[in-house]
Amino acid sequence: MSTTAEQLSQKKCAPCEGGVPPLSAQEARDLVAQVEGWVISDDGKRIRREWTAKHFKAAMEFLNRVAELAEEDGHHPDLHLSGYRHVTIELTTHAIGGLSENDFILAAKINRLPIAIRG
Ligand SMILES: C[C@H](O)[C@H](O)[C@H]1CNC2=NC(N)=NC(=O)C2=N1
Repeated sequence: MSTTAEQLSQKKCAPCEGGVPPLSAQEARDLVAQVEGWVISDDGKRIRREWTAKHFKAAMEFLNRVAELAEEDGHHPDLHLSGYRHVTIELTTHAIGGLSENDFILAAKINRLPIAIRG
């Protein structure tokens, strides 16, 4: 049985400096099903989720919380803010050029953060 979002969010990202293969497409599909709102990119190398925050400050507060999480876990997302309150987060494991469990661990933790969404 696949790791649940709850289990993912309890894990800590393992240091990754390469030398291991990315997850298979099937493994990635099983894990993405556990992290609500995230989708796998067409090339299968990253996952992405988008939010529209209530306003700029809410978007920035959310991004800062994500940055803290990333530093705590030593795994770093690509963060995008456009249209002043539209947040897109992409996760990939740069060291292996594809997805690792770290990406799903961080996605599960990001999903637990509060964000004031457009009402
Ligand atoms: C040792 C440490 O885990 C690595 O340098 C980390 C840092 N943060 C990282 N973040 C991401 N997204 N991919 C990486 O390969 C990566 N490598």
